[in-house]
Amino acid sequence: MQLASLSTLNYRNLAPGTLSFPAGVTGVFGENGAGKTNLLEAAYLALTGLTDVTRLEQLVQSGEREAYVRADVQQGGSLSIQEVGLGRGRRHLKVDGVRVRTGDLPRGSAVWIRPEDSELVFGPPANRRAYLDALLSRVSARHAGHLARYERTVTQRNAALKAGEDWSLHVWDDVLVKLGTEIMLFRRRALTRLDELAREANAALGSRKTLILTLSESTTPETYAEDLAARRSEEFARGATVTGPHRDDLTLTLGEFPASEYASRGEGRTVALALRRAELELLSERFGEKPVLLIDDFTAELDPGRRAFLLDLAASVPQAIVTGTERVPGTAQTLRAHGGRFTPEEEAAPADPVTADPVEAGA
Ligand SMILES: Nc1ncnc2c1ncn2[C@@H]1O[C@H](COP(=O)(O)OP(=O)(O)OP(=O)(O)O)[C@@H](O)[C@H]1O
Repeated sequence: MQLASLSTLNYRNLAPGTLSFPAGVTGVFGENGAGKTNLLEAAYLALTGLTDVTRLEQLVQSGEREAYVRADVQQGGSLSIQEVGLGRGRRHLKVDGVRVRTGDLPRGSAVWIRPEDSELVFGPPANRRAYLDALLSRVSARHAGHLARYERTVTQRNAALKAGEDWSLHVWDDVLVKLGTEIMLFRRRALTRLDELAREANAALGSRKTLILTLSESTTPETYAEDLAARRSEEFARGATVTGPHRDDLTLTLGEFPASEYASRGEGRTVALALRRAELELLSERFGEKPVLLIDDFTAELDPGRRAFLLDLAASVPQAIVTGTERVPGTAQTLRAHGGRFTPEEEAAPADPVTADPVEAGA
């Protein structure tokens, strides 16, 4: 999978235009607010159709009504064109001119590593559940379908609970148990591999503590129907479905303790990076090729070991785009970001061994 070029129009602060990306690492450096994150966000959206922004109009340049991003994607010798049009609350996707849904874009096409990934570790359980759901939805379209239907069912069932509609609950319960059971079983199967990959990555990052990923389930596939029935009066009182996979947590145990409560900031950052490398590996295994790797602000990573890990990871995949406030070492292409524009730069010339050191040069 390779992003041959990215075009944007009216996307956040990015100047309209097209950027080409070679194989290898593209380094993008520039001052704060130059548009580096926006570039990666646009690339991720065009490659995957995904964005974590709930209000799509935030992505549209202020003063404009619509935005557009396009990725020319090279995959196994053929080129395809992926387009995303954005308007007020709307997102239109096309592949080679044909309208598609998000799940129809190549699901293993990109992984995005960001400084705010620490929130996967220290944020609320919903963050870890969202990481797991998003990743597993990319691994399996069937699972994505089950999740979407399950969430709709929870919403409808909650409305019935709030309205005190005792008579309609058995209909929702049947659907909930069927979908919830599928979701729990798939999560359990996928987690076996994800746990191994995250553990390996955490060790590769130099952590001396073992990382273990487990599901903290509010119910089980075997007992879901009974557990629902047992909590019926509580559910009516709260007007909400209180048990099921929408309440489960992905627990990250580092050494002996839950990372979310006990890990140091640095340990948490290492765990977050391990989760992202595990995501990269799981998608590579599933789709038989490495995703495009997008690393936002490697300069925010102050620890030399983790910074080297990020740069090594970028060098290990066929294509990566790495941003920072300093030049990225070892790149195939360097772009300087300024005011939403990206200008190709010559690689910094290697220092002249004779004149580089003024003491030596003057001697
Ligand atoms: N919808 C929008 N319309 C216009 N400008 C926007 C929009 N959304 C964000 N911006 C601007 O984009 C700029 C931020 O760009 P971005 O986050 O990509 O910077 P950056 O180069 O990654 O900076 P840093 O190094 O601080 O992370 C901000 O100045 C912000 O005001």
